[in-house]
Amino acid sequence: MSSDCCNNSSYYMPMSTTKINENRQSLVFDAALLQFQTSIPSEFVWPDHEKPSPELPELVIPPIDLQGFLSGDHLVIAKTSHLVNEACMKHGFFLVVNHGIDSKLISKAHDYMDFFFGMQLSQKQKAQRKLGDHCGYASSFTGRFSSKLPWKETLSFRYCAEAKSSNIVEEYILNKMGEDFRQFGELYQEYCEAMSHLSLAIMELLGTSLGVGGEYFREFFEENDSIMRLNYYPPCQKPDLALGTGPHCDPTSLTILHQDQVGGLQVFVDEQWQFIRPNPEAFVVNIGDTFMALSNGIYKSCLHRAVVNNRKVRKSLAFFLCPKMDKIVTPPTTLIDAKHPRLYPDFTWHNLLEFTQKYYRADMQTLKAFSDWLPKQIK
Ligand SMILES: C=C1C[C@]23C[C@H]1CC[C@H]2[C@]1(C)CCC[C@@](C)(C(=O)O)[C@H]1[C@@H]3C(=O)O
Ligand SMILES: O=C(O)CCC(=O)C(=O)O
Ligand SMILES: [Fe+2]
Repeated sequence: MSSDCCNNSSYYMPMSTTKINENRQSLVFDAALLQFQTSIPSEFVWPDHEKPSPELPELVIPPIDLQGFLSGDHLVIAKTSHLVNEACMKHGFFLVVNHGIDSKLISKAHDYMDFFFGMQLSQKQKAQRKLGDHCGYASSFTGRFSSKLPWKETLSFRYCAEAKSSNIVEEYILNKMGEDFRQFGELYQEYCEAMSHLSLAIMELLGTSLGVGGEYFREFFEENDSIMRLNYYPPCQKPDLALGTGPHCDPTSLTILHQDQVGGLQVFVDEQWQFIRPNPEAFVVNIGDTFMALSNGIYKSCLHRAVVNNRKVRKSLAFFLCPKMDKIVTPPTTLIDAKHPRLYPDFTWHNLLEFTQKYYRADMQTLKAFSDWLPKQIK
């Protein structure tokens, strides 16, 4: 079990005046105050073996032309499937270009992040995330983890592709932030709908690349119950001691990430951290733990992290595709044979999500720890 399981300290004091004493009052990550301090609290300093490395090579990942793949040209389909197969069997990361998503929608999604995270902390805390819940506003997960705190603020909310949940994002934002945020909610509702459609097209590509057919995973995720996360990384006065998001594999199925031009996403491939160059025309797509289990380990969910800098805010929009909560995650039979025996137990995404929210801080071992933990839960 991670030593950083949810703790129960619940004392609020602004970062600048917090005194850590025997009852360990919890810190508050107030970026507006933090930027005037020369040092950073010890809770944000990562161990030497996890600190950012200065010089890094670039991970060159294939740009997949999505409209080209969907055009139906057999040669393009074969070439694209081969590129995706190679990348996903090795590290699970690829770029998607010619994706058809309106650039104005993407740009507004970034702009609205500046507005939200630029507000007073007390305003943002109207959407405060509760312990054990995966939705809401979090400032560095203070109160959730006791060390190796990420240098970031996040706002996460649910997106459901079902017809009866057609306004779930708008309603959540209105409920938490009030009528002034109607346009904000509408924008992210539209963004999530675009991400859901893009995810299903990518699932068609993954199904074709795995040889199970374009429809198999598209149908599996048709009624997805996904997570939209806004990552906001304030400048850090000690960027060589901190991390914006610690090393982890995404427990989800597929991540569609749009990063701004600042740079900071790194992937651990061939025994070294490598950076992914920002490209405003592209989405960075990566396989998560749940899809690694669905592919019976053939496609890899890979270790990655985000570093910070001392000059500029960095932002990323992460759409985490997830199946319906109660859908059984089990690989298609065509991906199981004598050479590829079952690697992971059947589970539901609800089981794995609850594990990461209540018992285990997602890292590079989440799926293994979960596979060991699950059988002990079944009464
Ligand atoms: C299901 C989720 C848990 C996290 C958000 C989504 C997918 C990625 C997970 C996360 C980003 C992995 C690193 C650790 C984490 C705590 C974080 O830094 O935000 C994870 C998210 C979470 O548990 O809130
Ligand atoms: O901000 C980034 O570039 C990566 C964030 C990430 O990996 C995540 O939110 O899961
Ligand atoms: Fe991630």
